[in-house]
Amino acid sequence: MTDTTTQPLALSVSQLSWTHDDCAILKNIQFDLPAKQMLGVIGPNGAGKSSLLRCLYRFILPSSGHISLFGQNIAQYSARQLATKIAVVQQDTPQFFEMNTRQLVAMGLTPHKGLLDSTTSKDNQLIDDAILQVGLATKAELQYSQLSGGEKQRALIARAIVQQPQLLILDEPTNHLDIHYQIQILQLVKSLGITVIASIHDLNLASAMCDNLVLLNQGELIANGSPSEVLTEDQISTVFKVCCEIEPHRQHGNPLISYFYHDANQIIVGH
Ligand SMILES: Nc1ncnc2c1ncn2[C@@H]1O[C@H](COP(=O)(O)OP(=O)(O)OP(=O)(O)O)[C@@H](O)[C@H]1O
Repeated sequence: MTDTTTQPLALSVSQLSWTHDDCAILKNIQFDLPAKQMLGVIGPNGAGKSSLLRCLYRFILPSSGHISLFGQNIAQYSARQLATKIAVVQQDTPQFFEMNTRQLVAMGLTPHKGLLDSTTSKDNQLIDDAILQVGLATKAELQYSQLSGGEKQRALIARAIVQQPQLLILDEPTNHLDIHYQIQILQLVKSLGITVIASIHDLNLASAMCDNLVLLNQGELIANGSPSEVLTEDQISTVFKVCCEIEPHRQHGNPLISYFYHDANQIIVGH
């Protein structure tokens, strides 16, 4: 685990709540995140993972509470300042027509450039390196719209790398990716040496890759801590309604979860 004692806080979230149309979607969320850590946000469908991330990158204005980013109230950043601090890869890959992969990745430079600034050879190197890192070198000139779902996801991650943020927020970054790229992309973002927050459905992947986890259920923070502290049999059973057995992973020592499956003959529809 990363030594958290010497790192300043990247993020401090206190008493964060978001109510929409009289529905309490986030309820009194509170946690701190030391800089340069990788935090996994886990929880069942509808738990509030995306809503929490949206508050953190200021897409949603919370109903109450406070978010401090690198020691400053997030509300006090200008849009441009925020774009130099935070890069976001959203859950749904957006459409970018009339743009090839390289042009899309180059968009990551935008917050760092004035209107009349041209692209330097250093910028080009940064773009080429990011494209290489996500395994899209052979697709760089292809139209973005022609990439597969997983390739689009990787192109958006390359764009975020080019943005050179101090905090990278990824909403389900692995949902379009095969197992090779699930591992490779999370290892890549971890290797950037910046603070990363990612919502992840695969609990074994979250266990293997994250320094700390935040477990949400029905808008509430259920647990926050190391994978071993958060991924317990009891907690997984209560929150995800599945039975499992946990043992230390042979390689990394964090929890390895084996799920128990229902016997199809015992499942009665409607129960
Ligand atoms: N803009 C919105 N308007 C109304 N309800 C919303 C809005 N955004 C989220 N919600 C509701 O808030 C709850 C949490 O949604 P959210 O997308 O944050 O969950 P999630 O944990 O990311 O889910 P999933 O794993 O399915 O992606 C859901 O019940 C959802 O319907």
